[in-house]
Amino acid sequence: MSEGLFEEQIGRLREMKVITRQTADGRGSVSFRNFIVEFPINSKITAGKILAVKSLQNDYLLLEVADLLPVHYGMINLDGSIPKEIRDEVMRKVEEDWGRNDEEAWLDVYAYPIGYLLKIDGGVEFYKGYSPPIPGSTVRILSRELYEKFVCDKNGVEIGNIIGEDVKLKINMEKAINYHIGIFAFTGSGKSNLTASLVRRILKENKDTKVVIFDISLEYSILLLDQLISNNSRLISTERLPINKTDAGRRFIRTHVIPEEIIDLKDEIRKSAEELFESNKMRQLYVPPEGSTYLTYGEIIDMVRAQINDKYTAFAQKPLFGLFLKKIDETMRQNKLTKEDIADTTLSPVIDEIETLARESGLKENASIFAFLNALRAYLTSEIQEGEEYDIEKMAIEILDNEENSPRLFILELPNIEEARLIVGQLINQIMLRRKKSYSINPILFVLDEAQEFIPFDTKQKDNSEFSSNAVEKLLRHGRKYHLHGLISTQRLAYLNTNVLQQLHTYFISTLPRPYDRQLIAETFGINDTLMDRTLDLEVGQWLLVSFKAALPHDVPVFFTAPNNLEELRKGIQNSRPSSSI
Ligand SMILES: Nc1ncnc2c1ncn2[C@@H]1O[C@H](COP(=O)(O)OP(=O)(O)OP(=O)(O)O)[C@@H](O)[C@H]1O
Repeated sequence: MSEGLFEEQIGRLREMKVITRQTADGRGSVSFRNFIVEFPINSKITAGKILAVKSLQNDYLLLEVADLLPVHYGMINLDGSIPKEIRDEVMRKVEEDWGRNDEEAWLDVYAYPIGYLLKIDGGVEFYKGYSPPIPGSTVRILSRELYEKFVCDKNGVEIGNIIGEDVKLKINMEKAINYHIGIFAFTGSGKSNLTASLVRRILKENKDTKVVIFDISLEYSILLLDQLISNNSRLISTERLPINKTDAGRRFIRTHVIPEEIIDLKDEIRKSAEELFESNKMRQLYVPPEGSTYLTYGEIIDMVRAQINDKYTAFAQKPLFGLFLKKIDETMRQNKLTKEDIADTTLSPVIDEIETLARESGLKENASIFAFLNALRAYLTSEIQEGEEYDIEKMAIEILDNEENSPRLFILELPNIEEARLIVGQLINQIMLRRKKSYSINPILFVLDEAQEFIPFDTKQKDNSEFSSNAVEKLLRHGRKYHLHGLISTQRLAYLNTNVLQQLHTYFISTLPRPYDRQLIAETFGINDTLMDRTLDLEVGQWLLVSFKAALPHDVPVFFTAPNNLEELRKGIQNSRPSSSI
């Protein structure tokens, strides 16, 4: 019955332990089950392998290998209490023995249950649950086919090779995007490479999805240059536009770092930048001077409150201002508006109502409340002067445009971080507001590299981080309803507003040197600490993918190697210029 489902090699379950530790924030404790399985010394086992062991319930309990240690019988109990001469002699013999006498040596494989059972009854069925395994039982390794069936999404998008298995990793990209994505790794581990290769797959496979990248390190226009060319796209900056295509090409080369691996493509890159300019894809973003941006509901509420608290406001008017606040609150609730949303004529009926009440209550024509209400009405109904400039509003309209040929890839180059925060906040607020009003199901993915700059643990008003943090938090909490999603990447989780972590269902993790960061992820997803520690062994471009009801059919952590984006870029540029001599 179980033929072909498992590898030939078998192990035996020797020990079961429960390990408890304090949570990363020190406020509670978490426990992890750890099993030790003995396998023959020459077994092909790596971290990430999936094992199956008979459980009390008779189905197989699935375990994931977190670590392995070779053990020699001769060295058991060989500790410091044994005289040194004897210790040396034993170890010398053991050294000689390795590789010659496999009977005396074995692998202690540390594995932990991942919350699934396997039923083999005619067919195979994986189901969620836990039933204790029987100590001493045979432990089997899932065959390649069964592993693939358990881990991969059959019809999914290929995003790399699973480490230790001859299997391509396929994920459900649509669901991964839907539940937001996080990329967490120490600097230089390959975050931008992974982000770029995910984005190029989204552009290829998820045709109705648009991608907006906020790029403070000016790297994505190179990493995705072929995509900017082959898709309708925008390369947006706050700098003035180049005067002609030659200037565009030169300036692009001067202001961007070309990775060493593709330096031979410098000339092609310059030509591609010229092409971007010629096809009108380069845009200068007009950012209005600070303070001249639109009023939000929060700001209007503050103004009304100031009227109530102002000692010069006549007493007779104060209850009406109080009522005004109440009515604003009601309107906001009915229309699902937040304080960060930009105020518009939705408020007009409330202003009219308060004005009528003020008249009926016999206030004089020159009472300050009338002036206040009139000014507010004039502001909300005034037509904003349509300028020629490409501003946040125009960009938001383009991003929300559902026309088939409308731009799909937007790269915003924003090296000035304070300005970047302002733009991120304003754009997200604009898009959320507009989406709420015009229902559309086309997904938009916002990519925030160096996310700790936009949603820091400590926010401040004066550097705009409070503003951007509120907007991004709102996007991650409520965006899904409006098909607005986030991909955030950072090198330190500790610097991030941890409220948002709960909102992300798909994590890509590479080396995180700080134990706090690893522990936080282990707790959030119930992953064993030992498995998380294996991320320290990962090389550049290798990742641990952890997903909760999103990217994968089952919630199982997977180690994989991401494709080299620069190779894909090279091919893309070559394909876009078949006639050139690259
Ligand atoms: N999967 C991969 N295959 C081959 N090379 C890779 C892979 N991932 C990353 N690299 C290479 O490793 C280097 C660092 O990658 P990358 O710039 O993406 O790291 P990063 O984590 O974004 O770094 P930083 O935090 O400094 O921005 C680059 O030269 C990149 O080309």
